[in-house]
Amino acid sequence: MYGIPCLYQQRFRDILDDICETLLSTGMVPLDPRRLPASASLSTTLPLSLDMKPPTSAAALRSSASTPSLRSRDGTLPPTMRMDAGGNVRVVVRVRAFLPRELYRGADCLISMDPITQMTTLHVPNDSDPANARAKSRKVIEEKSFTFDNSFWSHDMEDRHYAHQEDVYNSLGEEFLDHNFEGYHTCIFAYGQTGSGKSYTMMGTPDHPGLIPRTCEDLFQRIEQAQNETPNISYHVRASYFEVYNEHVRDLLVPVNPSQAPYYLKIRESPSEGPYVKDLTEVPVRNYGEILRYMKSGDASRTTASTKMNDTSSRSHAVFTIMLKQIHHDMETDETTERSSRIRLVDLAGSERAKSTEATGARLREGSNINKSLTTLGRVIAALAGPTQQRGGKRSKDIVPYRDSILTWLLKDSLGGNSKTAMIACIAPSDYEETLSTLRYADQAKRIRTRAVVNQDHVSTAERDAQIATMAEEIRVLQLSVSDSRRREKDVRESEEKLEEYQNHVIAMQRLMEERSLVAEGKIRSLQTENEALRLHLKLALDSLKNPIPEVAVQKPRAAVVEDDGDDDDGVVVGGGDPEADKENAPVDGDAGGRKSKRQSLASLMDEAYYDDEDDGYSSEVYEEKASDMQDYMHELLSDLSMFRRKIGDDKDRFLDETRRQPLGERTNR
Ligand SMILES: Nc1ncnc2c1ncn2[C@@H]1O[C@H](COP(=O)(O)OP(=O)(O)OP(=O)(O)O)[C@@H](O)[C@H]1O
Repeated sequence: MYGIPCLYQQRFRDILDDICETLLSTGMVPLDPRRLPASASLSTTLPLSLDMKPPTSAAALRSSASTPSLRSRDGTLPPTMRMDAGGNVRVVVRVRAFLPRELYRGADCLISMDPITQMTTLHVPNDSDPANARAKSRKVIEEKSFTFDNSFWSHDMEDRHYAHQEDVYNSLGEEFLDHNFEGYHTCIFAYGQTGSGKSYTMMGTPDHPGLIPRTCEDLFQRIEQAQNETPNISYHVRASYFEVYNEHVRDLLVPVNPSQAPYYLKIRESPSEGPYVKDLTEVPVRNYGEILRYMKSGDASRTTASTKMNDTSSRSHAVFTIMLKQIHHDMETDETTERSSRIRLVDLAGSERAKSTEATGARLREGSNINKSLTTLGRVIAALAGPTQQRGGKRSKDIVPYRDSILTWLLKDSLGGNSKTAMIACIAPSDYEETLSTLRYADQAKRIRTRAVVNQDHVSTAERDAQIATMAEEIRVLQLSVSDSRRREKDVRESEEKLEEYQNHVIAMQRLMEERSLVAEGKIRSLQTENEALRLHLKLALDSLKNPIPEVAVQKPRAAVVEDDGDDDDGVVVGGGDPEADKENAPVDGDAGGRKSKRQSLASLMDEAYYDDEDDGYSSEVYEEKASDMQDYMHELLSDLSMFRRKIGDDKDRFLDETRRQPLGERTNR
C-alpha cells in the first residue's frame, strides 16, 4: 500500500518547509500558525518568535508534526504564549513484527496500513489460526478500518516503509519536545495488549533505543546547542521515574532492598499542580549520560515477569517524567522569564486475558489489577471523548472517574487538562479480538480535547527584587532558627551533663542509704534480742511478784560483812549502789541513751520491788502496785519499741524498695 503517493506527500512537505523557511528568513510574513493548513507538516503551536534550529537527526521520514527548521534556536522566549492551545489527543498506531511463537504457529498478518490516509485495517482471520478461535465465536466478524494521525508499519523490516524506532521519534517525539521548549506540558503513553510492543516503542533496546532515550538525547543536544548560542538562558532538568504496581506507587529511582518490604508512595492533589506523588525522588540531571543512568537503573527496578504471551512482560504502568525549566534573563530590561514544562512518558502494562497468559497466583492478581486500571482508563477516555452536556447553563462533561484507579488519577492532567497528549496504540499482527479492542480504544481517544497552556512566568525587575527580598528574609529566619536550634542543642548537652551529675549523686546517696539501712537492720536485730530479754525478764519479775519466794534468812558473820570487799559474788544484790556501775548506766544522748535510761528505770523498779522495804514484812498491796507500775512501764517501752521498728521499717521500704529506687538510678536521657 506504500509507494508513489507517499513520495508525493513527502515532496509536498519538503516544499512547504522550504516556503516557510524562505518567508521567515526574509521576515516578509508574520507567520500565524493557525492559518496553516491542517494537512501541513507544521505544528499548530509554533513559537511566535520563530528562530532557526538545525535538524536534529537524519530522519528517514520527516516529522509530520513540526518542522525542525522552525524550532527555537537562539532561545529567545516567545512573548505571548499564555494562549490556550487546546487540541485533540494525538493518536498513532504501530504494528509489530511476528514473534517466534507466532511464526511457529504459521499465523497470518491481519493488519494493513495506508501511508497516505494513515488508515489501519484489521482483516478477518482465516479459520486455520487457533489463536483467533474466540474471535470466530463472535456473531459478527468483519473487516474494520480506522484512521489515525499516524500508522506505523513495523511489521516487515524488508518493506521500504518499515517504521524504525527513529521514525517513530521523528514523527512524534520530536514534535512533542518542541512543545516542551515552548512551555507546554506533554504526555505520550503507549497502550496495547500484552506483548504488542509498548516497552519496545517507549524504551527500546540498547541497539534500538525507543522514544524515551531518544527524547532525553535530543533534549540535551538542544540544550547544549542553545547554551553555546545564547548564554542568557539557563536550563534546569530534573527527572523522576515511578511505577504503579497493583494499585501502589513505587519510586523506581530508590534502590530496592530485597530484605525490606516495598515502600509505597502516597498521592496528593494540589489546586495548582493537580495530582502528584508525594515524596517522589526528583533528581537534577545535567547531561544525557546522567539521565540515561537514572533511566536504566529505574528500568531495572521495574516489576516484570515472564508470561506465556511475553518473556519480559511489564507487570506495572511505568511513568518517566522530565521537568524542564528555562530561565531567560533579558539584559536590556533586566527582566526574567521562566518557562516550565513537564514531559511525561508512560509505558502502560498490557491488557491481558488470563486464558491467553495462563497466569495463576501473583501473575493472575497482577493481571486483574492491570485490567482493572485499564478499564478505568477506558471509562475516563469514554467520558472525556463523550459529548459535552448542558448542566445548569454550563457546558460540562460526564463525571470523569479519574479517582477510580491510581493510574487515571495520576494522569488526570495529561488526559483531560493542561497537556498536549499522544497515545501510541501498539498492536500485534495476528490477534483479531485484542487488536480490535485496542483500535476501538484508540479511536475513542482521538476525540478527547485537552487544554494545554504555556507555563510561563514573567518576572519584572521589581518583582524579582521583591522575591529576592522575601527569600533573603526567609534565609534570615532560617539562619535564626538554625542558630536557635544550635543553642538549644548546647543547652540540652549542658542539662544532660547536669542530669548525669545528679544521677551520680543519687547513686551515691542510694549507696549510703543502703549502708545505713544495713546498720538499721543490725540495730533492729539487737533491739529485738534486747526486747526478748526484757520480756523474759519482765515475765520472771511478774512471776516472782505474783508468787514471791519466801525470804531465806542468810546468816552472815558480821565481821565478814564488815570485811566484805563489795563483790557481788556472795550475795543476790543487783545494782547495789555501786557508783561506777551507776555511772555506766547513766542516760546518754539519743535513742541509745533513752533505752539505757529506760533499762535503768526498769532495773530500779525491780530493785524497789525486791528491796525497797527495809523491814522484813511482806506487803502485797505495795508489790501489786509496783507490779502494775512496772507493767505500765513495760507497755510504754514496748510501744516505743514498736514505733521505732515501724520507723526503721518505713526507712527500709523507702530506700530498699527496688521499684521505687530504680528510676533514680536509670539514665534514659542519653
Ligand atoms: N517494532 C518491533 N520490532 C521488533 N521487535 C518488536 C517490536 N515490537 C515489539 N517487539 C518485540 O516483541 C516482544 C514484546 O514486546 P514488548 O515487551 O515491548 O511488549 P509489551 O507490549 O511491552 O508487553 P507487556 O505489556 O507484556 O509488557 C519483545 O520481544 C520485543 O522485542
